[in-house]
Amino acid sequence: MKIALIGYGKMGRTIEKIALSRGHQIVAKIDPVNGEDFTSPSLKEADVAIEFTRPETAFINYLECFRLNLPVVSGTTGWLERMDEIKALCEKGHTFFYASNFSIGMNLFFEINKRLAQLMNSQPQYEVSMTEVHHIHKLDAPSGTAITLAEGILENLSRKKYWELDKPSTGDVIGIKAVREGEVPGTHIINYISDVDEITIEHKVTSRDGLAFGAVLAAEFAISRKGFLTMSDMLKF
Ligand SMILES: NC(=O)C1=CN([C@@H]2O[C@H](COP(=O)(O)OP(=O)(O)OC[C@H]3O[C@@H](n4cnc5c(N)ncnc54)[C@H](OP(=O)(O)O)[C@@H]3O)[C@@H](O)[C@H]2O)C=CC1
Ligand SMILES: O=C(O)C1=N[C@H](C(=O)O)C[C@H](O)C1
Repeated sequence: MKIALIGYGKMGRTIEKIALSRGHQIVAKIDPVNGEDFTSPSLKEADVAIEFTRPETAFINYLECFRLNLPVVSGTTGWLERMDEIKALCEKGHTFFYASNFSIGMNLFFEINKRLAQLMNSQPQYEVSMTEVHHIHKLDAPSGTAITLAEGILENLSRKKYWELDKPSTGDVIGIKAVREGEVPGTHIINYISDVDEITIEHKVTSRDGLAFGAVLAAEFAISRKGFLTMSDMLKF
């Protein structure tokens, strides 16, 4: 598979390593630091684009890739208010694979989170809250993954209706605390507290290799498909 990397930062570089180890080729690296942009002729060779950039640039990058008829795999967070526009373009024949978190472990954790929330419908003595911890360079809060986890709870725990950043959990609100420290690659903690005990589930990224591996698998999956694709389509959860 011939891959165009859009964004050659922490994720772009890790994806390059994993893609090469799986026998793929990187034919373009579109990033300000590289000096290569969407006019690059090497993009014509690509089978797929893998995009990990910044919240404010992601959407325009997707349009550039679609203009070149390239399927896109993206994990960029913080732009999701425009997701409906991307889904509409997918209905017109473009291919877009999105995940707020490409780690296989996190996608298992998404399912555990939903099941635990379901069980808590008959246990009103528990209050739920969430904490996410990331490196100090992260631009968005809460993390895209924390939003996905909160949505998983809201869909399954009827007493909760909203999530709020940096507010305590109370009534129908799930409080999400976002912590930025050091070089933490990504930790998500969900806590259910009663007067007598506490249940905590936690997912901790220990290497970005897991996130990059998921993104490369997604690209392998996307190149032979059309439309809007997710990890559930690929992992068949
Ligand atoms: N879904 C998932 O599994 C994961 C998602 N992410 C998300 O991916 C995104 C990127 O993360 P990460 O790699 O750690 O961030 P980095 O800041 O390390 O890398 C982003 C790169 O994109 C470059 N860039 C900025 N603007 C453009 C543009 N218009 N076109 C091409 N490249 C551009 C940046 O250059 P410059 O520094 O000069 O701006 C930088 O080199 C974030 O939104 C993050 O939340 C991260 C990990 C996993
Ligand atoms: O910015 C990061 O680093 C990460 N971003 C994603 C998110 O916002 O959820 C995924 C992972 O947590 C790492």
